[in-house]
Amino acid sequence: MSAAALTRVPVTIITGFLGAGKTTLLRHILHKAQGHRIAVVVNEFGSLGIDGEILRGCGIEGCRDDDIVELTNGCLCCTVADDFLPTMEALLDRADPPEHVVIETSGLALPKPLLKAFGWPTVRNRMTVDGVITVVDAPAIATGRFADDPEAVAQQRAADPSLDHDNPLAEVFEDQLNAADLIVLNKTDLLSPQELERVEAEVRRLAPRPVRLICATEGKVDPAVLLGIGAEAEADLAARPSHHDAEDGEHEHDDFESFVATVPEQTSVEGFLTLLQDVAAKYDVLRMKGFASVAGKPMRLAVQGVGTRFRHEFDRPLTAGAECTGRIVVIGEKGLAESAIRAALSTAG
Ligand SMILES: Nc1nc2c(ncn2[C@@H]2O[C@H](COP(=O)(O)OP(=O)(O)OP(=O)(O)O)[C@@H](O)[C@H]2O)c(=O)[nH]1
Repeated sequence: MSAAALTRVPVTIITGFLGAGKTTLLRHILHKAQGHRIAVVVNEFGSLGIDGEILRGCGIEGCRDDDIVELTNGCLCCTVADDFLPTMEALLDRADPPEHVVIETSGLALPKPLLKAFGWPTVRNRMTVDGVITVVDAPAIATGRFADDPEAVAQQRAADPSLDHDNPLAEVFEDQLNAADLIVLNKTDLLSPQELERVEAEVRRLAPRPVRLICATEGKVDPAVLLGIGAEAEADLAARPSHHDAEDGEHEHDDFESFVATVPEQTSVEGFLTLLQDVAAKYDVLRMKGFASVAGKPMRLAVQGVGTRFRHEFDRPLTAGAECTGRIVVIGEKGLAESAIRAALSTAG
């Protein structure tokens, strides 16, 4: 690590595709790193501000609400000058600035434009990127979620030679992997040892350079391994190729879309989960997360879906009458059947 890096506030960037387990990892860091002043910056795609709410509700001693900053004005990699840099400067200018900043990117963000932002004059002498941690959804790799279909790519390239990928998921995933200083292969509980071995080999093969890889469940990795990598990633951009290098980081987000659907009070938890799973399968939804109320239950039901895999918990008391209507963020590839999904979710499961 250079001498200059030692005097700058270290920043850790947590990236990884939708639902890989970034917020889960971050919660683990905050739980284990009590006593350290860590500021958290969260950016979500199609936000209801759920990640920020989950982190604020972590109940960790010493973790103050104003240490968690949400950037909801679109993709963090595209709003660098307007939103991101002023946020960083404000953190640094606090009377008690953080010892470490952790940024959770949206699952669709490209890390490289964000890394480049740390070269801007207002922050480059005050912050350094300690490391980029890429959280990888191991079962998603096992099922070939990010794999290109070589035949389809060849056909499309024949029609349009300038084409990069037929699979926008592959492109985002590869950019995120390319930026990594550390890869956390998460959700290993969902794979057999043989499957995990295959996935690990596949991820190592895809990574552009040999970086450390750690297997994890529920993001449980010692924060001492995650924080303090000392990579100075902003000074090492050439080692982190991006599909958008030729366009100087310019990229479109219209490969993906999202909306917030309202859901009525549900009759049962099981019925609602079945409804959500059916919708995810039928319309190829990538990610759903949100809240609903269930008849006769005094608590709010929080649901999280990655593909067709859902988790739920009753997370907080409902405020009388106010929250009967639930809200679910729905994220998918361009062409998502919004009206059909809204209609399906407007029925009570
Ligand atoms: N089975 C299993 N589920 C996990 C694991 N880690 C996280 N999850 C679940 O996966 C879902 C998504 O986790 P998050 O931490 O919200 O993922 P994320 O990457 O922050 O999601 P986005 O911000 O929407 O991209 C949640 O339901 C988690 O509880 C794991 O190791 N195993």
